[in-house]
Amino acid sequence: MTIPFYKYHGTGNDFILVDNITNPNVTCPHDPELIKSLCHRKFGIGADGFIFLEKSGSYDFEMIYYNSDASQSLCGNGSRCAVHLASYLGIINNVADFLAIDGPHQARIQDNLVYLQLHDVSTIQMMGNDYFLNTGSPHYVRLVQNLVETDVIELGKSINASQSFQNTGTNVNFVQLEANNQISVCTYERGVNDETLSCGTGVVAAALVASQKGYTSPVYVVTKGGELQISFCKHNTAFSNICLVGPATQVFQGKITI
Ligand SMILES: N[C@H](CCC[C@H](N)C(=O)O)C(=O)O
Repeated sequence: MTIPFYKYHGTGNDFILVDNITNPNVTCPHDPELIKSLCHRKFGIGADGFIFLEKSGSYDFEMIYYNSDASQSLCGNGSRCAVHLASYLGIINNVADFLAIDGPHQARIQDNLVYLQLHDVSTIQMMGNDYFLNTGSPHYVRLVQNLVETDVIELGKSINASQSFQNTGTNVNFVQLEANNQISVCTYERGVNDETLSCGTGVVAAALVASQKGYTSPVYVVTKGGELQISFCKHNTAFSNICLVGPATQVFQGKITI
């Protein structure tokens, strides 16, 4: 079977997307070995993750995300790419009501940017001098003085593998607070087991931690892969109306033969 795929990136966080909605004769299987081999940077197409657009009875579509190791989670940047592809395929116009692993999400496309609503965050947990919160996926956040001097991969790997996270793992974000309500973020991603050029749910976690240091909505985030904006309503250490805003780029199309 030949399956069309769409290669996307959302601020450098890159994904292979397949459409299991518009052509009933072509369905890509949710095969972990296929996902891992196609995400492989040398032997496959290469991507941080793999995304399926699936039919949903109650929503415009369901978006199912797999990290490159075939583990599942919510993916903020991937969700933005999925919304862009759904619009490209005519599944939606510019507004989406879709289902992801953590439940329903709303999104819209405006001026080439995708606005993604995330679920409320009820609390930010302190872990020593660091922070832990769940923005749809788990995020450990450390504020650093000098991001360029931070060994993101080695530190991220060790925190992800530490006793506190031995059963679940965690994404690890290193954050430098800048002037003018701006922060810089580097992320080691669980399930990719490497640094990614940006992490959507990670920059949201970083922005909410920055709000504990006086940063206000919207927080502007600089990542190695590009710029993102996070807006939110703050209620002490709880947050609502969280919105991740950024571009989603279709880089190329191709065909997978299985
Ligand atoms: N690696 C994450 C999922 C992808 C998160 C990231 N790519 C994003 O944009 O939110 C995890 O296993 O929790």
